[in-house]
Amino acid sequence: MQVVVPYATRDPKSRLAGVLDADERRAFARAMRADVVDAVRDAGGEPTLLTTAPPRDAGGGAERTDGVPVVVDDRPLTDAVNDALPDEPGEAVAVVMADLALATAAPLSRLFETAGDVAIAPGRGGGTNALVVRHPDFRVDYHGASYRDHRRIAADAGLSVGVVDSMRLATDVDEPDDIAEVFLHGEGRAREWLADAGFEVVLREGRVGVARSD
Ligand SMILES: Nc1nc2c(ncn2[C@@H]2O[C@H](COP(=O)(O)OP(=O)(O)OP(=O)(O)O)[C@@H](O)[C@H]2O)c(=O)[nH]1
Ligand SMILES: C[C@H](OP(=O)(O)O)C(=O)O
Repeated sequence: MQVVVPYATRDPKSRLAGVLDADERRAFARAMRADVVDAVRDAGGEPTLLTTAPPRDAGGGAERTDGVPVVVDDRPLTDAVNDALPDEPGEAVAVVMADLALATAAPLSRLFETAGDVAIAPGRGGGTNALVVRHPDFRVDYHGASYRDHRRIAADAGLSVGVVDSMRLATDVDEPDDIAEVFLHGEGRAREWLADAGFEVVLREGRVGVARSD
């Protein structure tokens, strides 16, 4: 399975600006992306990074991407992803977001095997965290309630839709509270990065959150 992993290099994870500075957000986003790439490979997928600009390391040099091919496309997410989707019947392309820090091989394999012209792993909050497209008439429209939009786009084109119910794939890391989920359930580099940065899980009014030691 060809798997496109979209990754915005400029000011990643801006909604985490209250808890991480710009360099930290870049490093954390890279750690999440590495976990996603590992999970995709473990699930038998062949990942390609779809980036807005060539990835650079902290010193400004070309960043190592562990052998993952990089496609640079500076258009908005929807246009860039649509260009990577199948043009011919019989082709299949998956799209897995780079901020799914809890993604592991098992739910990704389940997604790749889910039947349908389109198979979707919805995100909490109405997004589309991962999907498989097997029909050239389907095109994405990200942001907003994209899960609902993608169902409508498929229905309008007469295409079948499979849905994957997975906590791990539904958890995209957007807001500070999502960091607690990475701490509780993460198994990879993103969790390690948070621990090294001094984060710890705390209870607030019976719910988990995170705090950071100085
Ligand atoms: N190639 C590409 N990837 C993008 C673009 N915008 C977002 N992404 C990636 O798509 C996934 C979901 O992104 P979002 O959560 O919507 O946005 P984000 O930039 O990660 O975070 P915020 O700045 O907090 O909105 C992440 O893996 C991003 O790196 C884009 O314009 N191009
Ligand atoms: C890419 C976008 O992510 P969100 O803005 O919901 O995090 C979506 O899932 O449509």
